Amino acid sequence: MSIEESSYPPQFRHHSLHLQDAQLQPSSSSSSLGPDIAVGTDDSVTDPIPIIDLQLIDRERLQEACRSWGLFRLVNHGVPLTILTEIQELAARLFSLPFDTKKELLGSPLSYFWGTPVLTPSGAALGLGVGVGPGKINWVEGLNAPLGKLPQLKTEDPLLSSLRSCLQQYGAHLGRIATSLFHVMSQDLNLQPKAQSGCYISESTGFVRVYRYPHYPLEISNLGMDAHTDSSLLTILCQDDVGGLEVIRGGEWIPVRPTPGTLVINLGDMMQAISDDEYKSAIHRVKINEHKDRISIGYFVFPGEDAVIQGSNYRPFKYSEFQEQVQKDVKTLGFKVGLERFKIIQ
Ligand SMILES: O=C(O)CCC(=O)C(=O)O
Ligand SMILES: [Fe+2]
Repeated sequence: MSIEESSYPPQFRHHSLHLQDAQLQPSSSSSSLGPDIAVGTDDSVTDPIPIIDLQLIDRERLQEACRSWGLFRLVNHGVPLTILTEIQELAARLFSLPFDTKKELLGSPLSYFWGTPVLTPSGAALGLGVGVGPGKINWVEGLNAPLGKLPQLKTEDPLLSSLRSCLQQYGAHLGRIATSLFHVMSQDLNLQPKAQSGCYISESTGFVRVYRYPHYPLEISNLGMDAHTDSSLLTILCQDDVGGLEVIRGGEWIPVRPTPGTLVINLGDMMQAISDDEYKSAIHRVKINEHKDRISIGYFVFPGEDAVIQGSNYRPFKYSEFQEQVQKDVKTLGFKVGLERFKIIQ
């Protein structure tokens, strides 16, 4: 087993394991779905994703992005490029450690998971399907880091302490970005500054997920993360140059090309509910690259625990109830039903 191979969770040690699967299934043509490498591509021509400048927010453009895409690219966000680069490098080093080392190293308040992005509130993987190979489980491994608990992390490991300090700096920027964007969105939506008894955005709920999507040489399925909407209020993504993130618009999957130094803002289910369906929770997915592992970092922020969400389309609920329902559905049905559970049937 090569060093690279030993760093993958056992289910992901693919080359020999999945040969049989590959022979059994028709290979899907990936010519139009090829690797999404932005380097050298002309994004202004090929990428229709709306761009928002955080220093000079064009309110109309933001409104249009939130209403019709649920996703946009953020420039001029004020996060130093050095932090983005450092976090990507540290993550790549961390994921290349042997699987058993990662399991041991990434203990509370962090957690290490693979095969699913659905975690319990304490960070354990939930709903890991049976079977191996992309298409059967999500082809992703990750580190979950609740930002508020990072000071509790006791470690002597130099890589982990560098990552912690980098995540703390990055987390502070992300909180600032999410809060300023939400402020403008609330004005557009004429929201009261406070939810019924609490805040719609609570920075203390923020957590970061660092993901690695192992490359996969066989064309069984090319999905690293299945199509989904995020349960968050807002999600902020920083992807490396490999690409693979896609968002649905008008029934079509549109690649969100990696553009160095920019961040991707994704509206989640809580934003859609708070806006009473004016804004969209973006349906997105991640494709695996055939040749390169992909690393991305996601930040997720939620309403405060007392915030009651309601509208003409939704019965009153708190985020905690939503989260419990999602966990229950994933356990019993195998998938998230999401906002439909809280809609008022007209
Ligand atoms: O890896 C990415 O770019 C997206 C991850 C994602 O969609 C999620 O964590 O919900
Ligand atoms: Fe997502």
